Amino acid sequence: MEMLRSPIPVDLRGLNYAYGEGELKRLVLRDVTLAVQPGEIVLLTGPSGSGKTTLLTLIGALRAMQEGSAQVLGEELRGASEGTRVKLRRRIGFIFQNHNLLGFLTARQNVAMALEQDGALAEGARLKRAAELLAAVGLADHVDKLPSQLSGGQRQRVSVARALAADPGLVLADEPTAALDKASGQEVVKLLRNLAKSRGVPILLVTHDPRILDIADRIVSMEDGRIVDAGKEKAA
Ligand SMILES: Nc1ncnc2c1ncn2[C@@H]1O[C@H](COP(=O)(O)OP(=O)(O)OP(=O)(O)O)[C@@H](O)[C@H]1O
Repeated sequence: MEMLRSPIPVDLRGLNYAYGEGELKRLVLRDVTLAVQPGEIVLLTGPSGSGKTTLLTLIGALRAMQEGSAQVLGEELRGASEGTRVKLRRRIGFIFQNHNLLGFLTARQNVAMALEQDGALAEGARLKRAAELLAAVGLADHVDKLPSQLSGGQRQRVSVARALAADPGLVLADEPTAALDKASGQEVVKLLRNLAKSRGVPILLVTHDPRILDIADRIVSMEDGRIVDAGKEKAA
């Protein structure tokens, strides 16, 4: 039976996920049901090991689903082919801890790479746009540096610029401010909030950083693989 496409950007129902097999099998997500609306900023919290990162990587189509249903940007991920998952990943902006910046490319080239899918933009235009995005995260003076010449916080800001470059339909962020000082952390948070509110892009972030609790529209708490508190919509 063909499922109806959900108009909700992230629509998870009854997700279960386990690592390992046989005797070693460990369920790390249990019956997770969660909907994230357009433009909504949802913060995922919970103790270490509660399943937050696993949930984020499932939503980001970075790993194959096991049980339940997950519709992300209108695509059903249950039983989705690798091709479908690759296409979906291109529509998502990832801000993950291990940055994934390419060491042999400058900050500007790393960001410009994310614009390559936009065939309409010529190389020069892509580099110009990349420089603008880097300026927006406070790195105007560092566009031509390699990742190894930047601090951890600066690299994190490059990955934020890169995530925003591709005009994503959804942003997934794992501890996006962990490596940042107060001012750069606030800068990144402001950029994300702006993206969510001006373009209706939903943002799902995992964080332990109490400084960014207040940008969230909703705080979802996980414990032992379950959502124990789905949070309340903040009054507008
Ligand atoms: N690749 C893996 N293979 C086996 N077990 C894993 C794997 N990745 C995570 N786990 C286990 O699954 C559980 C959930 O991990 P996950 O990283 O999703 O939690 P988390 O809430 O993000 O934790 P943290 O806040 O420490 O990042 C943990 O018990 C972890 O040890």
